Amino acid sequence: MSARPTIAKARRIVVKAGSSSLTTSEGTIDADRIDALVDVLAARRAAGTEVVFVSSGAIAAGLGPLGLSRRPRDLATQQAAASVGQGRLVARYTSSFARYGLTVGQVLLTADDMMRRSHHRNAQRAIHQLLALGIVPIVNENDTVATDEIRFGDNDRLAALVAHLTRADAVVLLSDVDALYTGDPRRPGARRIDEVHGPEDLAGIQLGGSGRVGTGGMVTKVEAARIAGVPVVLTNAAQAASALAGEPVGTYFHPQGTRRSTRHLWLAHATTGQGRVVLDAGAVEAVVRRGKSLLPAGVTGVEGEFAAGDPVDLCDPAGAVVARGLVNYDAGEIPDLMGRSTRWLARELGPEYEREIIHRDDLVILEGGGPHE
Ligand SMILES: Nc1ncnc2c1ncn2[C@@H]1O[C@H](COP(=O)(O)OP(=O)(O)O)[C@@H](O)[C@H]1O
Ligand SMILES: N[C@@H](CCC(=O)OP(=O)(O)O)C(=O)O
Repeated sequence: MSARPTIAKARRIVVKAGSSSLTTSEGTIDADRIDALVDVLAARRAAGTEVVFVSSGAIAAGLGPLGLSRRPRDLATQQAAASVGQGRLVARYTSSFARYGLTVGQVLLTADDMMRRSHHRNAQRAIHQLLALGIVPIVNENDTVATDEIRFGDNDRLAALVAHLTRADAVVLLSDVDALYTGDPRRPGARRIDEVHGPEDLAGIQLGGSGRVGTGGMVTKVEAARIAGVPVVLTNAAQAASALAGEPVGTYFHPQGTRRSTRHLWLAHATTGQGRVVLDAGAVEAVVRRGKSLLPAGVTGVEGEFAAGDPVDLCDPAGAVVARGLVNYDAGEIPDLMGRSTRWLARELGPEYEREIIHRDDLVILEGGGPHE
């Protein structure tokens, strides 16, 4: 009997590997470590589990070919490195999985694919079809076209969102560190943590930054575990086989809270509002307490430049952010609609103006500045 049956028995599992586990310090692919990891994933696949593999490393694997010795700071060079590195990574996965007669499919996601309803359904359908065809999806952010304003930035949270998207039973995060420690393990005195049940177990723990090529460090891994909605194991790639077998390696995060929709998670945890819409007290009550859509009649102000479809923050009359949502109008359109009833707008401006400012399905309530579970 495995110590962690939820991992050992998972029928669908998301495994994420960080850049440091897949690439060399010269900024090239580490073929041996990739093959060793693929050995483990292929064995699990052969045992009947559907494996969705979230692979970082595009930028790190593109450094060597571009003659760079470290991760570039500017976005354009990061995009170029990702473009070069991603192709090499997937070429390697293709041949490595082929040793087991397995086919891989590349899935490059943008933040929009998680957030916008139609994109989200599209991504979900694509991954489900790959799994139905027996293909191993290899997921990464589409770094070549991602911009700083709207990107995941780290694959830890992306893995958690992919677990929601695919309704996976568990997540395994493989890093260059074998577990969560009470402090940065590069410093003396840090102790390993076996299990995390909830925020109380994280009190006093120092979550440091990333290593040489990774992004996010422990902060994004802990955040991923918080939002995954299913058990998460964090360990290093060398212990991948043990972790997937449910052996007590690394750190086991018990699922926290209820499963929320991926889109709502993404809106709450990973986006920043591109502008602000100010609500009157009645609209705050309707949106926050009664779960209603935001109508033009309850809007008293608008700040910032945004386009229809962007995430915006909703503020109460005192200026506190109470919710975030995907807006249905450009910033410039809203002043003419504010305070008007939808019936008046439809009659005066046409039926397309009957739509709400933000539909309740595209809203997430934030209380105290953070997401309300
Ligand atoms: N409390 C902590 N416990 C474990 N590792 C930590 C902690 N704080 C900081 N770290 C660092 O986080 C690093 C892993 O994050 P990162 O470099 O982003 O990895 P990856 O590329 O696998 O995503 C480790 O190398 C470790 O030094
Ligand atoms: N999408 C990026 C990786 C971002 C990321 O989270 O990296 P890591 O911290 O190494 O898992 C890339 O492929 O380079």
